[in-house]
Amino acid sequence: MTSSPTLDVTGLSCELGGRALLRDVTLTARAGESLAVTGPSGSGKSTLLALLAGLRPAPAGTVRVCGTDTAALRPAKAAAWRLRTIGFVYQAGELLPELSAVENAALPLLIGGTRRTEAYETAGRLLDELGVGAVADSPAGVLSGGERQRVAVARALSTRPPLILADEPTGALDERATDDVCELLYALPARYGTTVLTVTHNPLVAHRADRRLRLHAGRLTEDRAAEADA
Ligand SMILES: Nc1ncnc2c1ncn2[C@@H]1O[C@H](COP(=O)(O)OP(=O)(O)OP(=O)(O)O)[C@@H](O)[C@H]1O
Repeated sequence: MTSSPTLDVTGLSCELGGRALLRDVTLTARAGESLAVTGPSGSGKSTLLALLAGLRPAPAGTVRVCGTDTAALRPAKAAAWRLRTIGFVYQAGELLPELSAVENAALPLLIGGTRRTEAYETAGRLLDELGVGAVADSPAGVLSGGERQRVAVARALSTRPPLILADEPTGALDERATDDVCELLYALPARYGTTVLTVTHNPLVAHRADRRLRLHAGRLTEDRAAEADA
């Protein structure tokens, strides 16, 4: 028996502010794949992520994550489902600055009802695995950009979701930290079996994903030229 794809999107269309942002988008991603979506500013990349996560209802088409149709989720259950199923990484970490790294990384577990000791143990272990164990007790506000993103990745991974969505995860980093975080993100599929979908403006970040997609004029197309190039 084959398991459901992590992401299965068919006929997804979305209009915002009188403009067709997505037109009949189809996308399938399997467990353990990394994908990068590039596209001009304002083309709808962040909107696509919100639709994939079920944070915005799909006006037309279907979004299934690990077999669950996001439109069929009852609002009361959606948040708990999202916590288990999708991890998010944003541009500048978006950590709570006054909490320590380990407290930030443990947040999704605590919100999901995991006991404190277990949540902190799991978060601490992940920080070690991701190379930021040494700053576990430091307030997030004093961390470097690269450290913050590693902690953000630990937080996204803490509930062991099958899917991680990253929106410009290296957008606030210098070249060296970009390289570091890029390596870490794209190692997640092999290390944890997670599917990683990254939205990025940086062609070097996109180039390192297993699959590259381009969003332009509402169409999401696989970039085969870059594939042949790789
Ligand atoms: N709630 C909304 N109502 C109307 N227009 C919106 C709304 N949300 C986003 N938009 C518009 O939709 C377009 C796509 O926005 P989105 O943030 O998805 O693009 P993006 O490709 O992620 O851009 P960037 O690369 O600059 O971050 C933009 O023109 C934005 O102004």
